Amino acid sequence: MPLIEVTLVAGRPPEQLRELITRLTAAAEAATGAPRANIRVILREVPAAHWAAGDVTIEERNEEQP
Ligand SMILES: O=C(O)/C=C/C=C(\O)C(=O)O
Repeated sequence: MPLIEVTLVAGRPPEQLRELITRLTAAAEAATGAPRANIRVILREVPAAHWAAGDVTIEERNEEQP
């Protein structure tokens, strides 16, 4: 039972997230031959203020790059 977990910064439109699920499912199905119904996809959205690299949050980075 393939399980794909994706963590991404929150804020994308729901349609884009839904499309990501479809494409990830299709890719796993093609690559593994697992039945589509057995492929799980979990998207975890993290607020930009809760994700940091080098002590700079994504929110801070976005503010610095207009
Ligand atoms: O640079 C990072 O550590 C994370 C970046 C995440 C995104 O760009 C995103 O989810 O859009």
